[in-house]
Formats: sequence, C-alpha cells, structure tokens
Amino acid sequence: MKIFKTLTAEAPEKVFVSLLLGVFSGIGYAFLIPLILVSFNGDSAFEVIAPAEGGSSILEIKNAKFALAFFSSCLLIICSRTISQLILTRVAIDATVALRTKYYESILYAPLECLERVGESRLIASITNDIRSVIQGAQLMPDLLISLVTITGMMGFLAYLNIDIFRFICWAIFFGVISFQIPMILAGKLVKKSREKVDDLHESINGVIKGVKELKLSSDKRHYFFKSNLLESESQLKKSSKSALSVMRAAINYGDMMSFFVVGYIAFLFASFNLVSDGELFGAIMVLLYITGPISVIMNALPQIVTSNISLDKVEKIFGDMPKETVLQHNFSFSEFKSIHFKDVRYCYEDLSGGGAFEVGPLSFSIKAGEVIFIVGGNGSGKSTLAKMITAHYRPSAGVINVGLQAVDDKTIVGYRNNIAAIYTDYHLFENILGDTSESFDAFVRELLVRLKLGHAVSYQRGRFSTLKLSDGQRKRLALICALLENKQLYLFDEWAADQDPEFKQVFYHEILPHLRSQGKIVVVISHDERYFSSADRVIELEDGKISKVTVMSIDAPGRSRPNESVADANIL
Ligand SMILES: Nc1ncnc2c1ncn2[C@@H]1O[C@H](COP(=O)(O)OP(=O)(O)OP(=O)(O)O)[C@@H](O)[C@H]1O
Repeated sequence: MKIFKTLTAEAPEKVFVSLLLGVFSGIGYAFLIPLILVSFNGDSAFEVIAPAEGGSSILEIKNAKFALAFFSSCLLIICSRTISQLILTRVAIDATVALRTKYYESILYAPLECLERVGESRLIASITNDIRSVIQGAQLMPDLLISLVTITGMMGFLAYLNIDIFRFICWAIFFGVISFQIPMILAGKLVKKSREKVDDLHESINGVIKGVKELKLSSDKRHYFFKSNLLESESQLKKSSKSALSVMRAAINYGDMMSFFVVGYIAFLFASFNLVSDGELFGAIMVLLYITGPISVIMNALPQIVTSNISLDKVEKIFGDMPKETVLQHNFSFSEFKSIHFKDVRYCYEDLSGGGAFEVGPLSFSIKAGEVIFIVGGNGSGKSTLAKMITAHYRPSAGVINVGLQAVDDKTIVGYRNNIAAIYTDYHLFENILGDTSESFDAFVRELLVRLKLGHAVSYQRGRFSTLKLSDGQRKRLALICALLENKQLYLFDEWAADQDPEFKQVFYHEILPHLRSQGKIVVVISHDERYFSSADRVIELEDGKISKVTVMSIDAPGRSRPNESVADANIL
C-alpha cells in the first residue's frame, strides 16, 4: 500500500526491524491458544494437590513445558510488540517531518504562478491535515501485521485440527473479503468527496478569520456569509463525512460479525453434516473466537487506511503536479549589475475564466544603476505583473531580460534574484532579520527605527524586533528597514507609500529614493502618488499591459539628485 511507502522510504531498516518484531509478536499470539488447547488434552492443566500441613492448598503446574512456552510467548509479545511500536512511532515522527520538509522545498522552488493557482488554503490544508493523516495510517502497519500473522498462525492450527473446518473457513474468508469490498469501495468514494469538502471549508475558515472585520460591520453580510459559506461548507462536509462513516461502520460491523456467523455455523450446523470430534469442534470454536480480536483490529484500521490513502492522493496531486523551476540553484555572479534591459518581453496569464487571458507586453525599456523609475497606470493596467517580471517571479512568455549583456535565464536567474530587495503590496514581514545580523547592524537599525518614528514602538536586538504588533503603516516602515539592510542592487517598491502619512511619504520619496539613487541602485517604484512623480528619473505609464507613455522628469525637480551626488536631505542613512 502506498501510505506504507512513506515510512519505508524514510528509514527502511528500522521499518524492517519493526515489522520483523511485529511478525514475532504475531507468532507469539498465534501460539497462545494452541498451547492451551494442546496442554488441556482432555484433562485439566492444573491439578490440586494435597495441601501442606497447616497451609492452604497450592496449585502445581501439571504441564510445566506448555506453561513455560505460554508465558514465554506472552513475554515475547510484550517485548516485540512494544519495541516494534516504539520504533515505528519514531520513524513516523521522522517521516512526518521529512514529508513536510520535502513539501516546504517544493513550495520554495515552485514557480510563483503555480503556487498562486493552488492557493494558500489548499497548501495549508495539505501540509497540516493530509500529511498527519497519511502518517497515522502508515503507523498502523505493525498492528496490522501482528493481526495478519496471528490469523495466519491460527489458520495453520485449524488446518492441523481439522482440514474440513479449515477449508470451510478459507471459503468463508474469501466470501467475506469479496462482499466486504463493495461497501468499502462506496465508502472510499464518499471519503474522497468529503476530503474535497475540506478544501472548501478551509477557504471559508480563511474568510471568517481574515474577513472578520468586514463581517462584523454588517449583520446581513455576516449572516449571509455564516449561512451560505461557512455553515454550507460545514454542512456539506458533515453530510459526506457522515455518509462515509456510516457505510464504513456498517461494513466493519458486518466484517466483525462474519467471524461470529462462521462460529455459529460451525457450532450448530457444520458438526451435523461433517465428521468432527468434540475436541476438534471445541478447539476450532476457541480459535475462531480468538481471531475475532485480530479481525476486529484489521477492520477498525480500514477507515483510517482509506482516509490516509485519499489524503496521500491529495498531497501527491497538489505537490506531485507542482513543477520545480528548471533553474540552476547557483548564485550566478553577474560581471556587473548596472543596467537591466527588457526586449519585447511579454507575460500572458493562463486563461482560467475562458474570457481571454490578460497579457502584459511586448515591453521594451532599460533601467540603469542610479536611476529611479516610476511605473504608473490605472488599476489592472499590469503594474504588479510587470513588477513580478522585473523581480523574475514571473518568467516572460516571450522576449528577453538582460543584465548588461548577460541574459537572465535558467543559469543566471538565481543570481539575478539575489540582487533584488522588494516590498510587494502583499509583503510578508518576518519576525527576525534573515541573514547577517552582526552587531555592526545594531546601531544602523536603531538609527533607522528612530528616523522612521518606530523607536518608541519597536526595539531591535541581534536580528530580532521586539514586536510586530504594529499599525499597517508601521509594519510597512519596518519592512522598508529590512529591505534597506539587505543592501541589494535592485529595489522594487509596489505602492509602498500608499498607506503612509504625508510625513513618511516625504521621507520615502525625498530621502530614501534619492539615497538609493546616490548609492547607484536600480530603483523601481509602483506609485499612484502623482505629487511625487517628480522624484523619478522616468515615469513609465502602463495601459492595458502596454507602455502608453514615458516621461523623463526634470533633473531640477525637488527630491532629485544624480548618482553619487550627495543628497542634502537624504540624511537618514
Ligand atoms: N493570477 C492571475 N490570473 C489571471 N489573471 C490575472 C492574475 N492576476 C492578475 N491578472 C490580470 O492581470 C491584470 C493586471 O493585473 P495587475 O495586478 O498587474 O494590475 P495592476 O496594474 O497592478 O493593478 P492595481 O493598480 O489594481 O494593483 C488584471 O486585470 C487581471 O485581470
């Protein structure tokens, strides 16, 4: 079974040892009943012997050999079963971490458009729920094996007791397995359907958590969302889960009772038509009653195994279909990173709605070091799409991007990205500064915190900010500090200043940008702040994915300076 491979792939030797111990344990179980039955041999295993004088009666073991074998089997079961389960539990924990790590890597190395297509909710649901479910199923391995070995051993004993009873039971098992498959196939389909509903539910949960502010503002909206989205998703999941579990429970009970039907048949009918001694009949019934335990273990494990297999399919569908960027993960070093050239670059979204895909391009322009470019345009004109092409998150469908004379391609793209610091509209602020956090940074960061008026709200020590519980504007200023610390060659700000006070807009447009220009950086700013367009060297206007206008700004405009020229008011850095 596929789910078991997740464990065997992690530590094959340990899993092998665990299974071997499971087999020993199963053999131990399979010996218990035969030992008792053989030791009875028509008499009592214990004989009351004369009480010692003045003392109470004691029991003396008559069949010491069998008794010893019996207790040795018990000991074997305790030791082998415990060690087997301990080993597998540890392997399961390692396998869970290994699987999650593999999928973290898949996410980190997948093309951005692919992650955007799958969506946050489905990724989180798979990494958290599905992987846990797969491992829970795989962990049942030793118990299943113990039960299978026990049943096999007991069947062997039955064959030894009476071959006719053995044959009859083989047919009963065959019939049971076949008739059990029908409800299980139906249950599998229902579990699959219910798993699909989990994604919808996650989407709704995301909505209730992220959209709580909007929902609180309107009781109608809240009521509608609660009923039509959240409760509807819950109700669909509840319906499909209940159906799946009902079918499965009924199938399990049928399977459980099958063994008692067989016991009843043998006890009341079989003996009437076949030549079976009382001893054989008694032995067969004991064996059959005994194996109802292992059968029950297998039956009860089946729902988890079905669910785990479906979870594994889901994980494989999401992550198996997720391509890895075919790029060389080598930090290519450009001979110089002084200019970027777009030549007839296009990017076309996949047409998912059928209403025609949006295309950006063909775009041809260059940006030099020490230049600040503003990209402007109406909503939906393609600014953010172009930003993602500039930062090489979206690879062009046509055309080329060069750094100087060197192309940004599979061999150089990782090196290209390593030269970029960006703040997107949906940026993420990490809790600590990732990378070099040497003490030399401390004074610099503290100075920036004070200049951006964050000094009272946040303190910084050794790569960590004291808190991220800040206003939106403050968080964005903190993101700006992190970006500046990176000291990259290309800076991209996607509407950074949109939610800043005029005071900080001023700092951004008239101090930060001129400073970056003076440092010879390539700076791309997506902006709607017309008041500050004069801070740019050039303003590229987009309309419907194409460049509609390029304006070269006057060198004398406020907030302007040439590369390497000291900036009078860029006094923060
Ligand atoms: N993931 C996507 N799949 C398909 N089409 C998309 C996707 N993202 C954006 N688009 C399309 O691309 C167009 C440009 O989007 P983009 O986000 O680049 O615009 P924008 O200029 O940044 O807009 P805004 O100023 O509103 O942020 C949109 O009209 C939209 O139809």
